Amino acid sequence: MSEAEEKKRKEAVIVIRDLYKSFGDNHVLRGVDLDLFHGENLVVLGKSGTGKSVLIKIISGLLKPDKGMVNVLGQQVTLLSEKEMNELRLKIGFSFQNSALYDSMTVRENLAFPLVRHNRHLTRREVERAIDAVLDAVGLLKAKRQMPAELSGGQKKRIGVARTLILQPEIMLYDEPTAGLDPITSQDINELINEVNAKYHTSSIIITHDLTCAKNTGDRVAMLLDGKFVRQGTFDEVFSTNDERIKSFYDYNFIQ
Ligand SMILES: Nc1ncnc2c1ncn2[C@@H]1O[C@H](COP(=O)(O)OP(=O)(O)OP(=O)(O)O)[C@@H](O)[C@H]1O
Repeated sequence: MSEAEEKKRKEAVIVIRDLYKSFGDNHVLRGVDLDLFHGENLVVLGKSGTGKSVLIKIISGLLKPDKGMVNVLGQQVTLLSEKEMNELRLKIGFSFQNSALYDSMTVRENLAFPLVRHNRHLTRREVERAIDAVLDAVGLLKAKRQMPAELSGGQKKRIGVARTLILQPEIMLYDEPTAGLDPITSQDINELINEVNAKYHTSSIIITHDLTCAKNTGDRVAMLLDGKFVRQGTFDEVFSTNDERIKSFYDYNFIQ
């Protein structure tokens, strides 16, 4: 890594400090601190209902926090107007559990749709080139003319990632990327997440319960528990502890 790249790696693209969010008596986030550094894959682990999706929604401006600072790409999201937030959101790629492709459109049309909507000046040739580049990046150039119904679950996820990449986001948010996939397809998706970061220099948050995914994709892992990040570090650092709450999370999962 060059000196310039190393310096960039130390810059935080997301900074969260002392973040609180409750729904009535349900105190979900209680003092969350988190940094996402440029170019890294950060895995957020936590049991169901601990607030992982709430955190992602706050980062993307879909929910307002009760208290705390959320800075994304140098901007305080709580202070942005709707228009400014929409502009910021274009720099964030969301890859949700359900890849939500349009069933009545071909893969090509699914990719062209967001691209043309946000870049009306592009020529047809530029659109085709952008589509081919992201399909190549996810290893599915051959699926360009296919309908979503003709694709496997893993292939649909790949096309979902391609559709996100086509807008060239700086940050990728993956919500349960391996949910519902068999172990071999999951491993393909883990590799894809790593390839995307290497090729597109994105910074990613990966939300998962899947410890194999965490181990294989996470440069750093952060464990959300009782409304806070109780441990952050490499996968091995996070799990070398006598804290029963973390050990039990590990013991319930199968590690390859
Ligand atoms: N809009 C909302 N209104 C009220 N309560 C909400 C809302 N959104 C989330 N919650 C509550 O916040 C808590 C955390 O939910 P969240 O979806 O973030 O969990 P999670 O960690 O993502 O879980 P999972 O792994 O099952 O997706 C839950 O108790 C949920 O019921």
